[in-house]
Amino acid sequence: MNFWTPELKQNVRVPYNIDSSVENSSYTEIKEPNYENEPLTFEDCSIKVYCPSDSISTPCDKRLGGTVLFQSDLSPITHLKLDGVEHSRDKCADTKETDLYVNVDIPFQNIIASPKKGPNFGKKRLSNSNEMVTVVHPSISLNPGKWRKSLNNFIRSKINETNFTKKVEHRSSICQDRKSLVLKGEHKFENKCEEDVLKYCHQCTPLPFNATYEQYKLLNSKKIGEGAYGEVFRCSANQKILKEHISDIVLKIIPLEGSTVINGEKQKTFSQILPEIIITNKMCSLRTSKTNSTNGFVSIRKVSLVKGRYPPHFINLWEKYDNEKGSENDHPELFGDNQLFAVLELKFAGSDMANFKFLNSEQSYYALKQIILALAVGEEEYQFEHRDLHLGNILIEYTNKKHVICTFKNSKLTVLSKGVNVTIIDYTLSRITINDCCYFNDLSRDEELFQATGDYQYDVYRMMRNEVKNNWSSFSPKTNIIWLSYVIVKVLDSVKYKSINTKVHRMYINKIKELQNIIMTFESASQCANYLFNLN
Ligand SMILES: Nc1ncnc2c1ncn2[C@@H]1O[C@H](COP(=O)(O)OP(=O)(O)OP(=O)(O)O)[C@@H](O)[C@H]1O
Repeated sequence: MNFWTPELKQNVRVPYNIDSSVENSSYTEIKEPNYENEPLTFEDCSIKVYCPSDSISTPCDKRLGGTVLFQSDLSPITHLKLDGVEHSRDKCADTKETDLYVNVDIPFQNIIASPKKGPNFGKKRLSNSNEMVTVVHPSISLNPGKWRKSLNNFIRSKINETNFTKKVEHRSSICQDRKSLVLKGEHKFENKCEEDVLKYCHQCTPLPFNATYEQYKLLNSKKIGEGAYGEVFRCSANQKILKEHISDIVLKIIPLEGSTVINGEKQKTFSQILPEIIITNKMCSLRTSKTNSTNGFVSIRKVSLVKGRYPPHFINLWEKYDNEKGSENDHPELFGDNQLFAVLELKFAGSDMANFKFLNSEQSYYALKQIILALAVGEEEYQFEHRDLHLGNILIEYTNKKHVICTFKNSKLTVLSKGVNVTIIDYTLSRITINDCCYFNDLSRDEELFQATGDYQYDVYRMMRNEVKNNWSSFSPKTNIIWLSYVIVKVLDSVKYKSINTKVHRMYINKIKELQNIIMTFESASQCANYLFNLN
């Protein structure tokens, strides 16, 4: 086992600022602006900007009590105050000019922002040679959870505020370089993806959207969630119509291949959705696997490829959700007759961990154990790494079963449920190996994800990048451990509890802290499971 060395410890420290990312901030004067008349070039301007220091800055709880859990990359800090995202402007106060700006490195191409307009908005400038010049790389402070949505909202709100001299259509996607890839040996299989998607759907051509999901086939329908890529509806399938007995299903509807930018993102392509479909199927198949089995990954009933306008009954549900909760997504009526959608039919698996109220820490401790085991089983069977295990991607529901059972390396393991069942969802960033084929999402050019701050979650992406050395195809199960260290911090800090003034709660908080003290010594969830279940 790989324990922390004193040298490693020297590189890290735990900040005591619980709610801000400011503690480690420092300023360096590198430039000063001259905003008269012309757009600036890198050479002729100078601005006082914030520079990140060499330590972790994202909020982390005092309860870590000096125990160093992780080695982290920089967590750069910005003083920008942005709508829908949290951060501090304090550090601007000592700049001489009131309209100084910090450049935010977002992938807008060829945009020149007016430096007099849109306070707090970062910019990129063109030099005379028409090349993009990035002056600084500060961070974007995002809310925890669905980072892609936060990032899109940040960019969209700033686009609205700022008067660009070039048009906004250059913002085709904030994630234009992100790729989902399949590697077999050295070869990439990016063609044939439409065919493969159809194969997984057991279809020859796309089906008509409205007819496939007619209103009368779906009972008690409701929109329950949204992601940057899609809308999520819950319904009970009308069992007179559908033979199978999955009554409580979730439809994740993802627009595909169209040219319309939706929710600030380019639509996914067949090659991008294919790994998600394959990984979802494979992880679901672990429910019936022999050597390694678990129910900890979401159950998929089927996938369909459909075509056409958004059905009116889904539009109604979308609007109802928007009126009640406020949607951050674009209205689905913007889709035309030729729009394609992938519809993932999943089993409903409860509410996400950020919104679930645990009875006490005994319950959350056993939920944590279920997560560890599921990841361990996934690693053993498919070299699985989730890579985006924030609380929004861990679902919890009540169960009457006393135990959660799985098979790990041929041994039957049992965890107490304590009344809850855990399900892991959303494999957009995940990685697996199947028959020497590696399915993964190449984040190597995804700069903006690694610049975000505002929560330990955003340090985790940088820590993962260090771990995989920016080679996202590699199997690096330590990423699961890094995410587990995040889940532990959240279980101690931010999940909700019904009762905290009990002996049992205090006892299990201590148990979780003990696990926290050693979690980063494991190289994989599998190794952690060996330890927790006294195997070998
Ligand atoms: N099987 C399920 N059971 C219950 N709720 C679900 C299920 N699948 C998704 N949801 C809900 O819908 C939300 C969005 O789902 P999901 O994270 O899969 O979408 P996404 O578009 O991939 O999001 P992202 O913006 O992270 O890419 C989840 O946070 C959850 O609340």
